[in-house]
Amino acid sequence: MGFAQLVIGPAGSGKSTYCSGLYQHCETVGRRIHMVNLDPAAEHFSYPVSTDIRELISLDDVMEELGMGPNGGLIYCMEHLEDNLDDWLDEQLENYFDDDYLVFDCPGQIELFTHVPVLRNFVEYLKRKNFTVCAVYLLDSQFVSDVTKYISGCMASLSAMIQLELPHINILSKMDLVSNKKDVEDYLNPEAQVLLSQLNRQMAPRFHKLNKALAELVDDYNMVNFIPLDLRKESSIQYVLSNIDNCIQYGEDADVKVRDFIPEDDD
Ligand SMILES: Nc1nc2c(ncn2[C@@H]2O[C@H](COP(=O)(O)OP(=O)(O)OP(=O)(O)O)[C@@H](O)[C@H]2O)c(=O)[nH]1
Ligand SMILES: [Mg+2]
Repeated sequence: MGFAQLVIGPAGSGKSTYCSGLYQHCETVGRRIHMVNLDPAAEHFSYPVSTDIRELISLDDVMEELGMGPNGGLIYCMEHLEDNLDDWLDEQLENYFDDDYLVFDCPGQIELFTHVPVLRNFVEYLKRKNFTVCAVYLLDSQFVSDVTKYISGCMASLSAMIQLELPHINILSKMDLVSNKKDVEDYLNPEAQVLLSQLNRQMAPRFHKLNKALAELVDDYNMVNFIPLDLRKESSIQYVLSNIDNCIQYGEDADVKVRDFIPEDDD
């Protein structure tokens, strides 16, 4: 039916802010894009929400009425969404045209794709509806200032990648807060050997074997590279978007369709 970005990443990594920057950018360049809120705990938005999970269920209600805490409550909400995909979400999707481009702003709890199959089943649903989906994983650039944090960020991203089995783009968010770009650039596309020697320098010798395995893992999955995003710069948003579009063949597909519509002369 259309195209979708699933915007995921740890709590506070900048997902909703990215969604808002992306929306503004698309508005500026005259591109149609629809924002879907999947966070039942969200309170305010700086982009127009065209479909909102909170119309189905909100975290406040769940906590109040079922006496659940915030994390259990969130899982409950997402499982409720899962149970209502074929009616509530089906109905919502009727508001869109074929080939529309939807951006799903997801909650940040990492459990959603490491412990429960909710997001994975959500992705399966989108695929059944013929959406071409890309996972957009945001990691806060503040967390890659040293190698151990970088590795842990990579592991979390890898875990999402393996769970969701989707084309996957990693983004380093909040680049405007990075004063020394060099610190971060080292981690955009690092060499396994460099990672290993840095890890070994920081950690006790008994970790060396583990470090080697981790560095190789990151290297083997060489999709674990990051695109920096500075929302102040239109060019940066454009670059990130074109990478994502490429990943889901957004432009290419449109070209094919345009060509398909050219009326053929009888010959
Ligand atoms: N300076 C700067 N701050 C940012 C940027 N993106 C997000 N922030 C700040 O980081 C905080 C979290 O941003 P959100 O966009 O709400 O993050 P989120 O990933 O949607 O958070 P959850 O939905 O709670 O998981 C807010 O205080 C934002 O203002 C950025 O590009 N630059
Ligand atoms: Mg958010």
